Amino acid sequence: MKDAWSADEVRKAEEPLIAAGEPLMARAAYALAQAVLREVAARPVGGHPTRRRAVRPSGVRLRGSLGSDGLPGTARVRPGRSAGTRGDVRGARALLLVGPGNNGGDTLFAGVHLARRGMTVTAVLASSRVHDEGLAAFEAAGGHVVKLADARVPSVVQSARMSDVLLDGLVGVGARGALRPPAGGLVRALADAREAAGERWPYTVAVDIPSGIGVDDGVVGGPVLPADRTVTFGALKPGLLLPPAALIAGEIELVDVGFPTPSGSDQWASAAQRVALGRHSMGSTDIGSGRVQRMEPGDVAALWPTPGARDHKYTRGVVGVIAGTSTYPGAAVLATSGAVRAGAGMVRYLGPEAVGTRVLLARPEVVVAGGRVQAWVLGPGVTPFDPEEGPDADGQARRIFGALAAVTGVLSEDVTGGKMPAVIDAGALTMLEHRLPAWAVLTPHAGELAELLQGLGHEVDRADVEARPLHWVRTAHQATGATVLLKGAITVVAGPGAAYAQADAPAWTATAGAGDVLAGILGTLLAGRSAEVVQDETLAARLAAAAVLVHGRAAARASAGGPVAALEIAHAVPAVLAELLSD
Ligand SMILES: NC(=O)C1=CN([C@@H]2O[C@H](COP(=O)(O)OP(=O)(O)OC[C@H]3O[C@@H](n4cnc5c(N)ncnc54)[C@H](O)[C@@H]3O)[C@@H](O)[C@H]2O)[C@@H](O)CC1
Ligand SMILES: Nc1ncnc2c1ncn2[C@@H]1O[C@H](COP(=O)(O)OP(=O)(O)O)[C@@H](O)[C@H]1O
Ligand SMILES: [K+]
Repeated sequence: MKDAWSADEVRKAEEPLIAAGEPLMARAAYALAQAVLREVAARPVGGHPTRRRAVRPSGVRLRGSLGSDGLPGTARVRPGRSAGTRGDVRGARALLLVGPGNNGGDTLFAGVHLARRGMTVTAVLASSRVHDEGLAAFEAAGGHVVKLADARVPSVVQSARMSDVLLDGLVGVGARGALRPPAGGLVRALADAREAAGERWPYTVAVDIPSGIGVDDGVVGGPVLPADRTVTFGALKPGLLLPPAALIAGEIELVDVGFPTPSGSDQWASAAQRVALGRHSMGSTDIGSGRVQRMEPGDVAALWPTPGARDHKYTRGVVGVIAGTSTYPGAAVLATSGAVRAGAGMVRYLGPEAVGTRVLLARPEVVVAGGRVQAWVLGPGVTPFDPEEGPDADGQARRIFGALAAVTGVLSEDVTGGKMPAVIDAGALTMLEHRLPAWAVLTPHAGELAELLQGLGHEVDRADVEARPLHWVRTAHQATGATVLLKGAITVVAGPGAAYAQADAPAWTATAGAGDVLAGILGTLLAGRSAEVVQDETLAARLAAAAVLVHGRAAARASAGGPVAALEIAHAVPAVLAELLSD
């Protein structure tokens, strides 16, 4: 499990270390410099292979000296740097964007290492206040310093274009809100130039976080320079896992600066062990509400209901699927296929006879008849209040209402005789009348979540949900009581005391019907652990994150880099599970 800590938690963790005189900044700066040196040294002569600028048409190389505006790269000096042998970075150029706090301090001290290795390093100070010791060390190491107040933004942009590597050290976990001027203006200009330059842009490293993102929520509310790599210190930050910020943070490198609780594997190995032991104690008391986690492939085996010798089809879990109408029969095929391929003991289908026939043609294993189930999948391909739809939709809506009653326990006499977990998807999301338990998992995409929230009195549209997904997923969880899974390139899940951000699927997954398959997979997981899910309010969210991971990996496997059809995602699930469960 990857575990991201809020800015407050990071501060609490670092306080005693700083008081004890631990050299946190020195460690951070060293690791940051190593990341830069690795990248620069690995490049062929002339820097980035796709970039024009490292070798000028004249063959004259720019290095070291400053132009009239104080920035390097405007004067031509001696030709040829000797970079080209592995590890040799002499003459390569780094531009450092330096803010007022310790994030700027990390960046200046990293600059010291780079300068000592022979790189030409220039720091652009975006603020009149700057880390004093860092600046003194940087200057002593031969770094060039430019005050943004004295330079024009276009010349900084030009200098950036001419650099091999760009370090964004404007703000870190001390950031509040969108970047303010003058840093904001500089970053906006750099981001525009980067977009215009395409591949021909220096390798960009964000220091701790890309400056300007919401550290705790991943919101991008103003200018942010997209990074190729983020070197982050002590612990991951939620904004590095959450959309939209995570989509512009590049590769994430976590540096251990000596936090007392290991920031990665150790702590979460013990959490995984607790899961494996069946003591699902990762509730709100264990995980600060600000934390965000990401399930990893190694976490799945402990959660997946794997059959043993004493199991039979009923103990393994029966999934009941109420999906599809004669207008949308495919959703029924896809949801049942997802459930079958994920390893349900049995899948029942309830719906119009014609749709049931199609389901059977695709999946003869499905039982097209009512009966006892251990989890419901409700709503794919059902449009309950559409006047254009015929009696099919009315019939499906009636069935869904009955099943929802079983989920919420509102009726004492219901079709299944007890409370049970459910996946509530698509059309069923428009049928919610009561507060739900955490074992009901809502699976909207952004548009559906916006509609749901509007129904709850929030003024929000799809774009708002996409801009602040964690906020709105948490709001929906709190307002409905249900576990909420927001589908997207990075899928966000929020349940009691926990939030997950899963980035497992290739963009090809954005295809009609892929969500129906996910609903089926999750239905199988909930059915397989039905009794535990209604006992432990945190389990549904973990199972939801695991289903997203398996679905995403199945999509990647089926895609193999090319397009993927939704049904093929379902077909790829057994091989993905075989791999994950055998580890
Ligand atoms: N957590 C750790 O273990 C370590 C933290 N270190 C660094 O320390 C950083 C945190 O340092 P600080 O607390 O000094 O905070 P920052 O370096 O994030 O800077 C905060 C300052 O930036 C300015 N600022 C805040 N929001 C702004 C905005 N929206 N626009 C423009 N300026 C803004 C304010 O003047 C504020 O004082 C971390 O991100 C990390 O880089 C490292 O030095 C060592 C290890
Ligand atoms: N850009 C993307 N990259 C990766 N996965 C995506 C992307 N966009 C959407 N997805 C995934 O594709 C699926 C689409 O589901 P959904 O929108 O419900 O489609 P449908 O209702 O047609 O089944 C979800 O699992 C979602 O997380
Ligand atoms: K930064």
